[in-house]
Amino acid sequence: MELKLEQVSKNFGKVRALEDISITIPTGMFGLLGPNGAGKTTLMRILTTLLPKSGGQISFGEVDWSKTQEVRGLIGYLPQNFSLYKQMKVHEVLDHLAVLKGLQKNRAQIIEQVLQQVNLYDQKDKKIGQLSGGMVRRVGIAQAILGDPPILIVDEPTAGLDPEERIRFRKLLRQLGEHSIVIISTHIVEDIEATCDRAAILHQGKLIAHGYIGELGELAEGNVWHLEVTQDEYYQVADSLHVISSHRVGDRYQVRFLANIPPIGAVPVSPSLEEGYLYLMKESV
Ligand SMILES: Nc1ncnc2c1ncn2[C@@H]1O[C@H](COP(=O)(O)OP(=O)(O)OP(=O)(O)O)[C@@H](O)[C@H]1O
Repeated sequence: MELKLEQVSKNFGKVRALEDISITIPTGMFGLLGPNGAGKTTLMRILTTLLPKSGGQISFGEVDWSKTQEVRGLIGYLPQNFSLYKQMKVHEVLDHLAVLKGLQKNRAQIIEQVLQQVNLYDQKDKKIGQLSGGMVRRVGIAQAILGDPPILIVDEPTAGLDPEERIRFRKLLRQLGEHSIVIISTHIVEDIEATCDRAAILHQGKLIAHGYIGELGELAEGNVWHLEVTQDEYYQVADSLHVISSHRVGDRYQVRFLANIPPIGAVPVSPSLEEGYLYLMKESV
């Protein structure tokens, strides 16, 4: 089943935080990408029903977003600043949250199952305060998937995690995306590139582009270039071009940059998602 957004908008007084957002999201990993203030959090809060929309329609099969209680049963949410009582044990926290979610029957069994799913079963008797940042995020996912909701919403999934934890957490999200809709919101392009099948790019409340990850990179086709320069030339290039990345190889620099009309000697390259994103941001200023 698909999550369907049709012309969703949100105004905060005169601020138009979202403008006519229409996207259809199928099962799998879906990324919401955009700079600060793009409207990502606003859209996620609307999807979780924490915030009413100003206009448009949201539906998942027969369920319409006016039916708040029904919608809440469909959604698991991991907010960015997820924190828990440090003195409580992992299984106690989950039991408490399961009660709040209205899960009555087979709670112990359900909790064991989610702990296995997020690979935290061996930590179930540890206090939250004894866990690493990555493990706390995994407890966050465990509470979000209690009751097996078909839609999971995760805000800034890897913020504050070290590289190993980040990779483990991305893998967990990928597994969940095999049978659910998992929406992640971030401004870290790498998170989206490493986990998502599709993504939407928001900028100042508008949907700039959406589609498969490969397609979003292709939007910058013909505008991303590679040039090899000496150290002296590099400083000139860095000042005059929109450089995206540069690597020193021996005494030469390999530079990738955005340009409509490239300097002599530049070779066109196949754009990555990050390059597609930066190109779209530059074009929409
Ligand atoms: N409660 C509010 N009242 C007034 N304006 C708001 C409110 N919440 C958000 N906004 C405005 O709506 C716009 C979108 O904000 P939002 O927080 O959704 O962006 P974001 O993409 O999540 O940014 P960030 O990555 O910084 O969290 C911004 O201009 C913001 O100032």
